[in-house]
Amino acid sequence: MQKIFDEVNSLDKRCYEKFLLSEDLLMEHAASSIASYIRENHSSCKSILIVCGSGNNGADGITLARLLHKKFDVKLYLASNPKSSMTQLQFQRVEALKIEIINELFEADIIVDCLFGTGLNKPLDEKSTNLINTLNSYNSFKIACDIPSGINNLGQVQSVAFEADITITMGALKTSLFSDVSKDYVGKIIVADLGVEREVYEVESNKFLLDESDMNLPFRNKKNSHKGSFGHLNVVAGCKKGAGIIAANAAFNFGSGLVSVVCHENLDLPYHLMQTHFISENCTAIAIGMGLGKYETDEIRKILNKNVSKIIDADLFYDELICEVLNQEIVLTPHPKEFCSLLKLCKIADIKVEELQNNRFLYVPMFSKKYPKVTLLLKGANVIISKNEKLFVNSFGSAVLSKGGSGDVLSGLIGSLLAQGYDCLDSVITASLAHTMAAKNYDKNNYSLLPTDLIEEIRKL
Ligand SMILES: NC(=O)C1=CN([C@@H]2O[C@H](COP(=O)(O)OP(=O)(O)OC[C@H]3O[C@@H](n4cnc5c(N)ncnc54)[C@H](OP(=O)(O)O)[C@@H]3O)[C@@H](O)[C@H]2O)[C@@H](O)CC1
Ligand SMILES: [K+]
Repeated sequence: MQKIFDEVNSLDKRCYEKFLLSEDLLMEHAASSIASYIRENHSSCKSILIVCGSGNNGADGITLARLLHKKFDVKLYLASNPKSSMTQLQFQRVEALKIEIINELFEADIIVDCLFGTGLNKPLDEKSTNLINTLNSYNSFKIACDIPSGINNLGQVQSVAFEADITITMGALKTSLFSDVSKDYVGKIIVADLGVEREVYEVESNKFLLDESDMNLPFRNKKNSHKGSFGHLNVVAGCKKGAGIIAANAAFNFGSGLVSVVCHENLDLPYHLMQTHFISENCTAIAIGMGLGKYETDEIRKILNKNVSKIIDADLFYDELICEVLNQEIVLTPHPKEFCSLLKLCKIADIKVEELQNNRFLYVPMFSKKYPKVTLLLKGANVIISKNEKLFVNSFGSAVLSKGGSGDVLSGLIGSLLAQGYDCLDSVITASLAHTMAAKNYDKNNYSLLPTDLIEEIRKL
């Protein structure tokens, strides 16, 4: 996993003070990284348009123009006059080289967006909005320097933002790149070193971006085993029984030794799933909430108080009953609307979905601070997983998963790992990664995924 930071200004300052690196040197490395990327990946391209603002993001762009001058046909567009001292210094250097400054935008082979970086501190004015809209309308290959212009430090986009194919971000990953809204703008993200290795530049952090290698699948290493060695998950089915059955199916395919669907009515289940009317004596984990609908409160309360691992989803986020179990080591997997209800029920905030989506990295830690034993997975374009003081982002998700039933598969995967003895956080991290990797590997068109397809891909991981 890789560290993520809410801000990097203090890390830049640490470089000046601790390693005696100058701002000029850091900037040279920032621009050099973009230049190397272009030389290595787009050597046959001819024209490069670099669009610069008045601050140091613009200065990165002006520096880049100097580095690529002559090897490519580089044109600089200055959206406003150089303001910061570094912009002015870099500008004097390109003036000395007689690099062409243009007043009209054009559809170059590559566009590099150096309009605003971490210094965006107010809404875009009409001129900047129009400029970004024009750049977005071009078919050029688009590179964002540090962060696509228009995304602020909280990961919010007020009107428009540059739609990058790749974002080359300076020094370290920033939280703002992983808001849900940012997902449509950042493209692929790579980190550029600023004169020291990344591990030297970075300090401690409690936020992490998950990598594929963080997925710890439940492969069976012991030869001397039996079905009881891999746990027994009970999935409580409610009114919409399909949800529970999907979850149970996913769980069985993900390695749980036994999976039973708990339902008072007799169900017609696939042969590998068992049915029980009440929670099984030997159950090692419970999945509850999906498709639950109307239910007998006392019976659910009894289930929630069973001393086994639990994953809770969906309808229970609308019931005060949930507040009774938040001091337990449990897993909760709400989508944004359900999380808003949960925040209200536990008196943290009374907010609309839009407010949550604009501030996911604010409300998730608030919840975890109040309920440090709960492992929370907030669904979204970038899934956030949080436990106590630590927060993890899974950015592998895609629109393929935006379907009914995907969440039920996820609940089943988490329940399966809980039943097999994983702790809450490990279950959620591995299940979430497996869920998104399976969707990534699905090779039919991106609107057609069925829960059964997803489960089939899980089998191949
Ligand atoms: N520090 C370092 O060592 C390194 C820094 N690096 C680079 O520096 C970048 C940060 O630079 P930065 O702090 O100068 O901010 P930046 O993003 O260029 O914007 C500030 C300018 O924009 C203006 N402005 C803001 N909002 C606006 C709006 N809505 N509409 C219009 N104008 C607006 C604002 O105006 P003002 O607020 O002053 O009126 C100011 O002039 C960082 O992202 C990275 O790329 C790297 O080279 C690595 C080494
Ligand atoms: K930018």
